[in-house]
Amino acid sequence: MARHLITSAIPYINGIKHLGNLVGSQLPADLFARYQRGRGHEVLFLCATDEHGTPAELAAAKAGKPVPEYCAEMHQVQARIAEGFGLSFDHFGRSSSPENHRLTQHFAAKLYENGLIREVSETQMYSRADGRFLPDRYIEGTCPNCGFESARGDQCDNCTKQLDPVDLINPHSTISGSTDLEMRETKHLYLCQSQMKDELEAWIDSKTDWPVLTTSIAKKWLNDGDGLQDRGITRDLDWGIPVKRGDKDWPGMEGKVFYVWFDAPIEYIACAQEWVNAGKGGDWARWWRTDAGAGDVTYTQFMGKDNVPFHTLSFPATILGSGEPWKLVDYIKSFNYLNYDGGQFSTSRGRGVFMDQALEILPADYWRWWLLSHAPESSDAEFTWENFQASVNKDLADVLGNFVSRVTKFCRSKFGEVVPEGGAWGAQEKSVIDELTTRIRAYEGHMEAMEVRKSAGELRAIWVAGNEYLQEAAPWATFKEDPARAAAQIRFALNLIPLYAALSAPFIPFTARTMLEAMTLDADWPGDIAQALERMPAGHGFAVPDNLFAKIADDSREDWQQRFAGTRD
Ligand SMILES: Nc1ncnc2c1ncn2[C@@H]1O[C@H](COP(=O)(O)OP(=O)(O)OP(=O)(O)O)[C@@H](O)[C@H]1O
Ligand SMILES: [Zn+2]
Repeated sequence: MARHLITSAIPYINGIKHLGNLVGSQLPADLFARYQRGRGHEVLFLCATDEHGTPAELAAAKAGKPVPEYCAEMHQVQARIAEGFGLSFDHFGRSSSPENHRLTQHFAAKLYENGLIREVSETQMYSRADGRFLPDRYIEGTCPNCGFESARGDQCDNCTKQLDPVDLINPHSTISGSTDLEMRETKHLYLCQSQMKDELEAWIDSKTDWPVLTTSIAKKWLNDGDGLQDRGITRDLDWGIPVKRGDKDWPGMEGKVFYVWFDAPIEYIACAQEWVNAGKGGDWARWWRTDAGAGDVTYTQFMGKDNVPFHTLSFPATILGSGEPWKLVDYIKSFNYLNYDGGQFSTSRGRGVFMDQALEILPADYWRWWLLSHAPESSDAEFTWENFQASVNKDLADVLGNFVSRVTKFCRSKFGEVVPEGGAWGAQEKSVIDELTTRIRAYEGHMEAMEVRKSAGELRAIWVAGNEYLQEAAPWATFKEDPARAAAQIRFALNLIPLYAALSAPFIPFTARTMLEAMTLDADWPGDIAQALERMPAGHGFAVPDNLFAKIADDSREDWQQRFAGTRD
């Protein structure tokens, strides 16, 4: 039995996530976790909310709530929606947890001891009206690069250039609107990533099997311009993890917190501690410390492309720089972007379909199937309602749903709700077994390689094979001349249902469960396919399930198209 540690990029706290966020991180991570569990391996699958930083403070202010209260509420909301989508986290933690506070301060102490954190005096924008410094999104002004008028202190949303607040033309505070700003001297900590460039580059170069998207982004950050830069890891904010060296104060850093991108990935480790402290697991160290049993763990991370630099460079710099035996990631699966109907999904502008809305209109498996079978792997992908409707109706309703419905209903009408006796597998069945054997082994290969679209394509072909068999065998015709032969055909087709359920569970777990319950069986990953198709012998009882999928009608599609054309408030 192998051991898999799996983490999804942790969703930011400032609102409900959209379908792009889902398919770029949590959903493919869940697919992989469910697959590895299905194969009988030991899995620890972790996710959490990412709760620090200026957008959280601003969102809380907009909601008229204290930040801790806002974050606690949003965490609950996200946890509930994740459950609705069947995201099978072993624990859904919080980056604001006491565990993460301690661990982040611990890493800072180690990095400092190892000469990898330096203190820098710099000038920063200070707002006299607000009585505070204005980091990142607390300041807006005109972009010096493109002239966009609402560029933020850390980035221009129009031309995407990374900015420093001091670069902005006509800057103003987003808290009070005040333009009464001045440059003031302040001290910050920098993580000396540049010192670790060679070590990081050698490590990245050793990952020859990683997606090109992952390594190319890492290489760009390592080598573009002046090469890998040191990063400021502290901020003048109220909400966050106080800057300390372990449990000791850090002279000169009073009132400052760590930058969100320093503490967020450390939450992957802290989350395992939260999992233990919540009474769900016995030992976090055997997943995370190579000196405590994590040597045989395979660690895989899932994320969208904008998160790649932090996971390929900054977090590994933290881990390696600590000099302690923490587990490093083995594989980083990254995704391009999913776009929405001719534009981008956007949380701040409320554009697209959000996870709560999706569940209001259709069951989770419809979304899971479409999103995963259209995952933005080799390039950006686009959600359109036409494509969604076509693929749900064709793949789910016409192929899988129809197969299960035809087989079970025909059996009930001719033989009752019990697997019929008589006849034996012939050439037709053997050829289906051969085809399925080839396809299932290919499916396993794609799933192991985390090739999400290819896996979906193979799974669809496996479903199609059942439909084609039924079409050719035509038990409704056979039954008239040779009832024993028809019984064998139906027995064969019925046995495909639990096989399909086991294979499909990573993609559509709710439907897979319905299929297994109807067949009164547990999921069992098929080894030898001929044997797997003997699991329900003659006499085994089953129930005809309700239709697994309803087709999406044109007028529903049009309604939704209208409803989601604008922006959500
Ligand atoms: N359109 C998209 N398609 C695929 N993945 C995405 C998309 N937008 C964001 N992601 C990924 O979703 C995950 C969670 O994102 P996060 O909660 O941090 O929001 P975000 O990156 O600020 O995006 P947004 O501002 O659109 O909400 C990250 O791994 C991110 O890379
Ligand atoms: Zn710009």
